[in-house]
Amino acid sequence: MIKFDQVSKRYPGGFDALKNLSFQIDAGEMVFLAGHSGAGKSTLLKLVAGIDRATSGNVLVNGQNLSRLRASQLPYVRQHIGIVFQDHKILYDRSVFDNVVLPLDIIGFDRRDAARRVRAALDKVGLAGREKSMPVGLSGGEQQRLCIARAVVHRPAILLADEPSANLDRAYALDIMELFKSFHQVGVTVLISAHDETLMEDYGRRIIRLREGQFA
Ligand SMILES: Nc1ncnc2c1ncn2[C@@H]1O[C@H](COP(=O)(O)OP(=O)(O)OP(=O)(O)O)[C@@H](O)[C@H]1O
Repeated sequence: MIKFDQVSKRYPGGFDALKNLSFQIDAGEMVFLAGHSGAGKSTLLKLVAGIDRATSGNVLVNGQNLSRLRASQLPYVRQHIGIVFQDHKILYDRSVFDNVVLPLDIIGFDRRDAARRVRAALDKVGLAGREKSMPVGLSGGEQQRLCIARAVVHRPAILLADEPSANLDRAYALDIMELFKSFHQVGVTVLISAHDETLMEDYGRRIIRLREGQFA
């Protein structure tokens, strides 16, 4: 489902963020991505999401080789992926509903069905009844839940999360991890990055550890 074959990423300026990585994540797996700040976790997730491209090697997602796809084809791949961004990317001038409905608007989903989907997603993450709220009125943990609702509202096969538990206290971080586990339990492939490995240990899942762009 996700396969990296000798993938390297060099940023303009010459910095090698990922160095010749090969690994595979099967459909329905839940995998953690660990490593210190700057290890390359966000870069790896961006390559899976087709937000950025590998400099060399092949990135395969759902059987599609993203390294060979034209830029115009990437949106179709992204329809099957949900992303919780490290910097949230919440639109603070729009309501909770309007934030969560965005991925459905982008794929042209029928508006009435979309409203049902948004309510279901908010219910799932524990934000039922908050659709008319503005994001500034939500706590940090609730804002993270909003991001998770937005990432799953289009029912993606793959869910990526970049440090979703950063800045949350431990109890709340574990709640968020449980939420990801619940998506994994219904068949979603889940890849979560975090620098705090103690959050991952209880789950008995595979941990991909990165250090300076290589497996640690
Ligand atoms: N657009 C860019 N241009 C140049 N260098 C970059 C760019 N994005 C990331 N880097 C560098 O690549 C390295 C890996 O960054 P990346 O964000 O993937 O790490 P990370 O493990 O996710 O760390 P963090 O948890 O701090 O985000 C870092 O040294 C970073 O400075």
